[in-house]
Amino acid sequence: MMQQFYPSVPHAFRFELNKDMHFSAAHFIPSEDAGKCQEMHGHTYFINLTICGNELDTTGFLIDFKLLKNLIHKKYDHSVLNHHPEFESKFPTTELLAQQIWQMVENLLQTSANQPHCLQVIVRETPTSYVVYRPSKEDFQ
Ligand SMILES: Nc1nc2c(c(=O)[nH]1)N=C([C@H](O)[C@H](O)COP(=O)(O)OP(=O)(O)OP(=O)(O)O)CN2
Ligand SMILES: [Zn+2]
Repeated sequence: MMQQFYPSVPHAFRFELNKDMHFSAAHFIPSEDAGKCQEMHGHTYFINLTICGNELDTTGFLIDFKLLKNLIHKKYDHSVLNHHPEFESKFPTTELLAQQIWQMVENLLQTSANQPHCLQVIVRETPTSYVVYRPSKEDFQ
C-alpha cells in the first residue's frame, strides 16, 4: 500500500474518509516529448482518495470503502489504459488519470443520498513520481 504521509486537503466537513488501493496496468504516451514512455510499459499504480461530507448514510458510512475499490480496480486492473474510451482522445498521463478517477468517484458519490464529495485524488505511478488532483469549484456541478 501507499505508506507515506499524504498531502492533506483543508476543509470544514465533519467527516473525512481516505481509501488506498492499487492496480496494475500498462500504458504508453504517444508523444515525442514522452521519450521512452512512448513504448508500452507497465506500472503498479497506487491510488489514494479523500472523500468528505457532513452526513452519513443509513449504515453509518460516508461511502462504503468497497464501492470505491470496485469502481476503480475492476475497471483498470490488468488493462491497457490507452484502450479505455476516456483515453482515446487524450493520453493516459498520471495527471489525466488522476482527473479521470476524480470524475468517476465524484459521479458515484452523487448517486448517494448523503452527497459526499471527493476532494483529492493521489495517483502514484512510480516510486519517485506521483500527482495530486484537487477539483476546482467549477468541477462540481
Ligand atoms: N508529468 C508527467 N511526466 C511523465 C509522466 C506523466 O504521466 N506525467 N509519465 C512518464 C512515464 O509514463 C514513466 O513511466 C514515469 O516516468 P519517471 O517517473 O520518469 O520514471 P522513472 O522510473 O524513470 O523515474 P526515476 O526517478 O528517474 O527513476 C514520464 N513523465
Ligand atoms: Zn508510464
